[in-house]
Amino acid sequence: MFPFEKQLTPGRLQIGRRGGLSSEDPGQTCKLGLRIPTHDHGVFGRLGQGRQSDRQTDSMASIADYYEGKNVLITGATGFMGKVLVEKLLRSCPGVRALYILVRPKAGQTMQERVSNMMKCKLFDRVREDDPDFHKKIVAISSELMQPGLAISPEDVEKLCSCINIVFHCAATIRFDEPLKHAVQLNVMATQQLLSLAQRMQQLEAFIHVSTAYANCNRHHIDEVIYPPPVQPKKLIDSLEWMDDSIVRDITPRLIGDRPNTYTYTKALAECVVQQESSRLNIGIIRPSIVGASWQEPFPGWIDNFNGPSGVFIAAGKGILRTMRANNDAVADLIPVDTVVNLTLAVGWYTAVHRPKSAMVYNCTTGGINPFHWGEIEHHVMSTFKRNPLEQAFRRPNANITSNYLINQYWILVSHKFPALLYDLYLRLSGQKPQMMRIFNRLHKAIGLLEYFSNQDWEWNSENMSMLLSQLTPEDKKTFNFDVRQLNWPEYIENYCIGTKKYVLNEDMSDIPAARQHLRKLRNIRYTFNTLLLVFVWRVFIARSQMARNIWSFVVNLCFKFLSYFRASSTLTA
Ligand SMILES: CCCCCCCCCCCCCCCCCC(=O)SCCNC(=O)CCNC(=O)[C@H](O)C(C)(C)COP(=O)(O)OP(=O)(O)OC[C@H]1O[C@@H](n2cnc3c(N)ncnc32)[C@H](O)[C@@H]1OP(=O)(O)O
Ligand SMILES: NC(=O)C1=CN([C@@H]2O[C@H](COP(=O)(O)OP(=O)(O)OC[C@H]3O[C@@H](n4cnc5c(N)ncnc54)[C@H](OP(=O)(O)O)[C@@H]3O)[C@@H](O)[C@H]2O)C=CC1
Repeated sequence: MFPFEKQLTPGRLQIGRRGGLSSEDPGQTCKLGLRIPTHDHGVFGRLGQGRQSDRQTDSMASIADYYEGKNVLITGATGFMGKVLVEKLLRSCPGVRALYILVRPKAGQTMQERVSNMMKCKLFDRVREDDPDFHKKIVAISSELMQPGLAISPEDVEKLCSCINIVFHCAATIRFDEPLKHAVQLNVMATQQLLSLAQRMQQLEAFIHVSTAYANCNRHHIDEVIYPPPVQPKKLIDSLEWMDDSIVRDITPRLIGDRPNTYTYTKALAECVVQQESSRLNIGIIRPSIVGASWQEPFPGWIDNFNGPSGVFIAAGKGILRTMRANNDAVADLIPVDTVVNLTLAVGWYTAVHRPKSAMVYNCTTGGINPFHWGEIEHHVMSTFKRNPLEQAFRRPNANITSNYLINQYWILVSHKFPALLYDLYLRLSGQKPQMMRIFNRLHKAIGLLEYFSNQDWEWNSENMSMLLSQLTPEDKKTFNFDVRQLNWPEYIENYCIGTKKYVLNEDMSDIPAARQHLRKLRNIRYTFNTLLLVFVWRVFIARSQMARNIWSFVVNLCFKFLSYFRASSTLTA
């Protein structure tokens, strides 16, 4: 059952078109408690929109000048991208008036605790240096995006409606295995609710939605347009409302069709929902590809999660992952998080200042401009982890990618399952709980979900990104750099891997000599193991089979003759 069903009572707070809080529903309210915005807009629905307002904005102003004095609303600010966005805004747009961030309590922490913990994070070190009081600009608003009205209090709604100038919508569930209902609630319906709220913001100049380059991954060539949705979002929402969870689970594969997961499917629907509002709001849509560690800012290699390639790199660095299905020659469309954030801020500025007639889409990708391939990534990841090993590696880092299913299965058996079995046996014998097989099962599940993206490539048109770059002043090109032609991949991948070590695993760089020593120990264990295996094979075959004995004596004879010949010829030369 959807949470909305339980909580919405007649006359409950609705975000209406006319501004202010009302218990009547001026739009079309679906039974889930969501108002599906209609296209007929009343006077108040139009008032206060950046597109219609007479506010004059200096189109030549720099990006930082534009954000001066602005109130910015950010969803998903506690997430990977959101945090970098908050940091960059505070650091490079010091004139920004306030950042309103929608945060929910989570994992036993209150909203305030979460925000203060977030601000203590190393990511904010540079901002802290520049302005120790930076936290005063952050206004946390309690919000659970899956609740009716986003669970924002009426006072907060009023505050937001009266002061927000620009919205960045980053929140989403990015899990590939998210049940469809949940993914729809968060990625589609919450977006719809936020758009309804945005329509009531009297000072709003731009609404920036963060989508994904893979929203249309069922196509090979992807332009900067919003494609027709796989289904009308309203129809799907209406159907999911009465369907039992088990029915939804059963029909999910049919619904998502040629998309690999509910994530890409619901992100495509979200784009459609956003587009429906484009006649009323100034909208920009950013579509990043695979967002990776930071390239330059606030420092190279910052990353704080296991998503996408990061988990794969760590697993390979720890010597756990030895094989994965990926195409060596396919383009690895990674994009650094700071690049995405710089583009996002530039899009916010451009959308507000230039007010394009329709929603503009920005494919934020690297493949078409500065391509790099999975085979090259594998090489640089391995080389970095050999030089800068992770602590307590399971085996020496040596991962190989292959697009061949059978070869991959063979290596899974030999290099994953067999060592896991042996290690678990060792743990059992030493009175500990076996765990390696469980780790491998989780790893196989995770990489199974990623393989769709690592075995093929896509062509994204990124003209809007190039156009936007050409609109920036030389100063902004430096401060809000998203020119991926300058990206030096080997250097970036090295910093990325070191970033996973320092910021995800919290390992100290000064412990690298000990980690190297551990790898040497693993190498010696391997040599010993291989020797023992050889002796075992010798015992089994040589002792029991005449043919094996004959082959063995033939080989020994050959070696002996070769040695004698070598000794004789070296005596003659002397
Ligand atoms: C040498 C290598 C060469 C490599 C070349 C090939 C590389 C290919 C890479 C391809 C990447 C393609 C990505 C495509 C992205 C599309 C872009 C986007 O739009 S969307 C953006 C992309 N979206 C995504 O990437 C989402 C993908 N992820 C998922 O969907 C899910 O996490 C899951 C299904 C994989 C696992 O679900 P589940 O089993 O329920 O596990 P939980 O999640 O609940 O985590 C439990 C705990 O485990 C922790 N942990 C997690 N992973 C790892 C790890 N690898 N290790 C260790 N630990 C890990 C985790 O932190 C957590 O800790 P804690 O908080 O409890 O302390
Ligand atoms: N990472 C990537 O590779 C890519 C990401 N994107 C897009 O970028 C955006 C940000 O992604 P990323 O930062 O990586 O994702 P994260 O998972 O790191 O962050 C998600 C954010 O959404 C918030 N959120 C999730 N559910 C709720 C909820 N019910 N109520 C309130 N807030 C909620 C999370 O808050 P909380 O901390 O409370 O959970 C968190 O702040 C997403 O829209 C994603 O689709 C696009 C392409 C690639």
